[in-house]
Amino acid sequence: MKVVLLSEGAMVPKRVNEFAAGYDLFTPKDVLVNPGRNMILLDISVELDPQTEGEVRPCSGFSIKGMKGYSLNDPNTEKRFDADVIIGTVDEDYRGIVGVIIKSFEKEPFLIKHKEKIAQLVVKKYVGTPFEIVSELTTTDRGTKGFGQLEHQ
Ligand SMILES: O=c1ccn([C@H]2C[C@H](O)[C@@H](COP(=O)(O)OP(=O)(O)OP(=O)(O)O)O2)c(=O)[nH]1
Repeated sequence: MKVVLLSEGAMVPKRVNEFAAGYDLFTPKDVLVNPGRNMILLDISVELDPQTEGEVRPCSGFSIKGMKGYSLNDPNTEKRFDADVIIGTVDEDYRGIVGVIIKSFEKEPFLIKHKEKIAQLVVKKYVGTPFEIVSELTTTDRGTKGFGQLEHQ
C-alpha cells in the first residue's frame, strides 16, 4: 500500500508487530481537541490495496482510560480526557487527507501532542455484491431474534 506524507510531522501508519490487525495512526503535530466533534487531520493520504477498505477505529486503552492529552493551562502534565474516536471508513478510491473523528465530552479544549497514537486503521477486504430485492429470505435457527432477545416481525 502507499502513503503520501503531506507535512513534515506526518507519520507513516505502522503495525506494532506482525500480529497487530491495525496500523497505528499518529498525530502529525500538536492538535487541539474542542468540546464536541472534531476532525483531526493526519496529514497523510493513502492508496489501499485493491478490494480493501480502511476502518478507523479507537485504541482500547484510550477507550477505557480516556485519551492522553494536556490541559491548556497545564501543558506539562499528561492527563486522561473523556473523548472517543468515532469509527470511520476510508474508501479504496479516497485520495484525500485521512482524518480521525474525535468526540470530546470535556467542557474545555485539550491538547494532544505530536506523534501520539490516537487511533488504528484496520484494512479489510470488502464485499461489493449488490442487494437483490426478494420477497422471502432463507430460514435460520435465529430467525428474527436480535438486539438481546427481542423478536422483530
Ligand atoms: O474517519 C474517517 C472517515 C472518513 N474519512 C475519509 C475517507 C473516506 O473515504 C471519506 C468519505 O467517507 P465516507 O464515505 O464515510 O463519507 P460519507 O459521509 O459517506 O460521504 P462522502 O463519501 O460523500 O464524502 O472520508 C476519513 O479520513 N476518516
